[in-house]
This record gives sequence, structure tokens and C-alpha cells, in this order.
Amino acid sequence: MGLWEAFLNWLRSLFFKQEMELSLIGLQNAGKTSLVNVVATGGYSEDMIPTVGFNMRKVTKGNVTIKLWDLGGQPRFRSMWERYCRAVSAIVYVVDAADPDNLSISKSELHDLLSKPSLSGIPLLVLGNKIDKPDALSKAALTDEMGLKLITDREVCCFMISCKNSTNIDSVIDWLVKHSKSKN
Ligand SMILES: Nc1nc2c(ncn2[C@@H]2O[C@H](COP(=O)(O)OP(=O)(O)OP(=O)(O)O)[C@@H](O)[C@H]2O)c(=O)[nH]1
Ligand SMILES: [Mg+2]
Repeated sequence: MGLWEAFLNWLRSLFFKQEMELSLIGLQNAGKTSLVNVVATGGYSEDMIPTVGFNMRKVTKGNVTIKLWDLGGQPRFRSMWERYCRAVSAIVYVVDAADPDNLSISKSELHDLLSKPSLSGIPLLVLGNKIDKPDALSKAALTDEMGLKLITDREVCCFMISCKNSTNIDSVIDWLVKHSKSKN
């Protein structure tokens, strides 16, 4: 980036605040609340309480304010996922990449959600979490197991991350910021 372009970007950032709203979806224990914590403060804890219903959190990154809906992943909360995805700029779907027993249910919940007409076209970011664990899947295997190639009606992106070690969290934030919208 040239000096002049960098200067213009800086000037733009002073006047044009960006904002975005997104929903964090995925089965219980996938690491959604851990991701919110690591994005917001960099903090990580093994001792997490399962999310009951949902939590809303606002995080500011540069000139972008991100409103995050962190939803509970237990079966009794899944029927409300769609409602919290309707108005968002992106759906972030978190998968435990080191838990092969839950992959097929995670896949079917994802494809179920995306089949809702109210959510058509909303960009999807799939995050394979817990890659610090030795038995975690590769990105290619996760893409395959989750049937991500079958999703052709929207933008789909996938990153492998670890909330525990903060691996690839910067790529996640970059992707989110790129998908924010101008406020004015
Ligand atoms: N090894 C490892 N464990 C993780 C990672 N991210 C989260 N965990 C652990 O996974 C467990 C569940 O994390 P949560 O963030 O509560 O999961 P959740 O998706 O919010 O779960 P619900 O709120 O029930 O839907 C916790 O014990 C976390 O410490 C990671 O990157 N690596
Ligand atoms: Mg949670």
C-alpha cells in the first residue's frame, strides 16, 4: 500500500465508522463463547459455563463495531438460531474439529439452518476450532465432512483456529472487518 493510499484509509477511518452484526452458531461445546472472549479480550479459560439462551456482546476493532450474538448450542436452543441470523451481515458457524462423533450432527444442523429462505445469501464463515488438540481434523477433511462444497448459494469461507492458543484469530477478525458495512 502506497503512502498516499494509507493516508486516505486513515482519513476515511476517522469519518466513516463501520458496523456489523453477526451470529455465532454451532453445537454445544464447540467454543463459541471462548471465541467471543478471545476476540474481545484475548482471554481463554477451560472453565466455561454452557450458554443458556444467548448473550450479546459488542466488540470494537479499529473503526468497526461488531455486535455479536453468542447463541447456546444445546439442542433445546437450536430452534432460535434462525431468528438471530435473519438480520446479520455474516453467520459464523463454529465446529469442534477434534470431536469426530459430533461432526455429522453439526453438518446436518448447518445445512438445516442454511435451507431457511430468510437466510438466503448471508455469507458464511465456518471455523474448525481446537486445532491445538492432536486429533483435530485438517481443513480439507473438515470441508469434506461438513459438506461445505455443497453450499453454492452464498460466499463460504473456512479457517482452522484454536481459541486456546489464539491461532488464526487475526484471520477471523480480518474476514469480519472486510464484511462490515458503512454506517453513514
Ligand atoms: N483444547 C481446546 N479447548 C477449547 C478451545 N476452545 C474452547 N475450548 C473448550 O471447549 C469448552 C466449551 O467452550 P465454550 O466456549 O463454552 O463452547 P460453546 O460453543 O460456547 O458452548 P455452548 O455455550 O454450550 O453452546 C470449554 O471447556 C473450552 O475451554 C480450543 O481452541 N482448544
Ligand atoms: Mg457458549
